[in-house]
Amino acid sequence: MSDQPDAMACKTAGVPTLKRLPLYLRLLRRMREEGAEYASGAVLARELELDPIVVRKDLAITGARGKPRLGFPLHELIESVEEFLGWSNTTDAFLAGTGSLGQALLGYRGFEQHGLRITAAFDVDSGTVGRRIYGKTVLHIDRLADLARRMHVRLGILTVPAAVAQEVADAMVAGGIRGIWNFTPTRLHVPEEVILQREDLASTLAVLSHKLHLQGALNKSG
Ligand SMILES: NC(=O)c1ccc[n+]([C@@H]2O[C@H](COP(=O)([O-])OP(=O)(O)OC[C@H]3O[C@@H](n4cnc5c(N)ncnc54)[C@H](O)[C@@H]3O)[C@@H](O)[C@H]2O)c1
Repeated sequence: MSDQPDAMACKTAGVPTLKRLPLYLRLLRRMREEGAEYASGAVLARELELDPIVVRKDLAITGARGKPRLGFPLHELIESVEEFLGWSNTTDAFLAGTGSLGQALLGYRGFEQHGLRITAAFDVDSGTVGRRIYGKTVLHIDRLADLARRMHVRLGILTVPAAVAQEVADAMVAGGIRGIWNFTPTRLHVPEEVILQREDLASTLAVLSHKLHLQGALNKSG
């Protein structure tokens, strides 16, 4: 399987829809906290500056059913989106590589709200193995495959140096991990059934830089 960003296209929803669903969820949860009981597609579209038709199609994919004139019962809509994204059951994950990025991810509490719990972290560095980071004792990478198999962990987070990314991914696969969130720049080779998702801040930064550059050029010419 190739490791292109967004290569993992879902069978029932396109990647753009999947990327928008967490935005709806964040807004819907906020509305629930503020005491709202219903949410209309029009309100979601306005708040998120999206086309109402896009919102309607996105929500239809989750199976949510609206009520005429009232909109979607908020509770049901949140459940539908969470269930669709697989966030209604928390997924346990192992993280390999507890350097700058790995530690930042370990310390981020928000993942649990998105159905992800990092249950163990691994490294090779003798100064790091055995240390506690955000409440988790760092284990030696040699233990990852065996522990993943015993604990039925299905998701791996890869934050190791690029040069060792493939061998660590191999250990994850050997341990039965079926989804790898790959933060390294390495193009991984894994069996067909393993889902890869690459994360690359440089790509998003490129979009921002390009827009900034265009804006500068327009201002100069205008
Ligand atoms: N996706 C992004 O936008 C993004 C942003 C920053 C960094 N990165 C990438 O993330 C990775 C980590 O970056 P960082 O800045 O945290 O690096 P880092 O050097 O701070 O951390 C890497 C950690 O991996 C450990 N390690 C080395 N070999 C290992 C092995 N075989 N098994 C387990 N652990 C091992 C090291 O001991 C270290 O703790 C790099 O590949 C980097 O290119 C990606």
